[in-house]
Amino acid sequence: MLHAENEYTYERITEIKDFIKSKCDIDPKVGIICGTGLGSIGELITDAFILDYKNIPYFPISTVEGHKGRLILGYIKTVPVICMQGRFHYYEGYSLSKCVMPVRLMKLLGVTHLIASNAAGGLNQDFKIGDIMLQKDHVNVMGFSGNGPLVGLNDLRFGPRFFSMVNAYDVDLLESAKKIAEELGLKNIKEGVYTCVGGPTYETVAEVRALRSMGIDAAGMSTVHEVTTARHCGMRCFAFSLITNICPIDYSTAVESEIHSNDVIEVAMSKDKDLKLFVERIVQFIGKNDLNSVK
Ligand SMILES: O=P(O)(O)O[C@H]1O[C@H](CO)[C@@H](O)[C@H]1O
Ligand code: HPA
Repeated sequence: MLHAENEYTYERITEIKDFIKSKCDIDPKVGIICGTGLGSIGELITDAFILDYKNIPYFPISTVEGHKGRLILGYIKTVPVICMQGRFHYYEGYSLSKCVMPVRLMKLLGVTHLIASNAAGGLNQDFKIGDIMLQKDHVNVMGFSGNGPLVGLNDLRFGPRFFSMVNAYDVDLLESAKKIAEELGLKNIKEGVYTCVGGPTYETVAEVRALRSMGIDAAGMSTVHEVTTARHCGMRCFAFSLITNICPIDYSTAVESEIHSNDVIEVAMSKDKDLKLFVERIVQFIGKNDLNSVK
């Protein structure tokens, strides 16, 4: 068999959901995934009920720096939320179906909207470090080789076998986020296309050129499979990338601009005030305008 069977069946994820429900009676509507160094978004949550991943049955653990490995349920401005303070990446040795299990868990807990954040490298050379790129779309480069989170038998209780990825990044949410950013006076807002590379290596110059020629603006190692899974089960999605570095497109300057993961975390953490405010307002917006729009 080409692909290992997905160990996270509907029944198994239901077990995890029941475990969480037995500990906490919050019914989250908005799911948030914190990117590398962006865990402080979790500090927005009031009446927080916190579970370490290691204490949740069948949960993987976070193995990378900048990801605390905690699930937080609570409220952001009265909107019930669930937040992953730390996500799972393919390069950690987890299959894509394992990486996205928490998205399906969110669905079973009642989540209708997903906000995914990530740290990413700017392929678009007009971007600057510290820019916030609102994701308008993605290119699933890992999917080109048939490696996706939904490969294998399809369980209709999650969603259909085939489905459209048009509007994967909900246009209404994107437009509202742009307005919110403007109201907040955030000046470094960009819009663009994201891709997930397998990692853990950052890109070669040739890869940067290839990805750029495909119309991709930022590269990371996450989010694409999470949003794909969220769309499969009918969630509305919004995602943004904090541009932590500019990917070298020129051999003559590539070595001096070499990237280190500490820089990624440092840049991400330095933007936490703006990003917390931004996420808070988006959640508030969803709570006021959008919560009933998804069954
Ligand atoms: O996508 P997030 O989790 O933000 O993390 C990004 O930052 C790490 C690389 O420094 C990679 O894991 C990349 O995906
Ligand atoms: N490439 C891939 N993933 C990343 C990068 C990058 O340049 N920066 C932060 N995460």
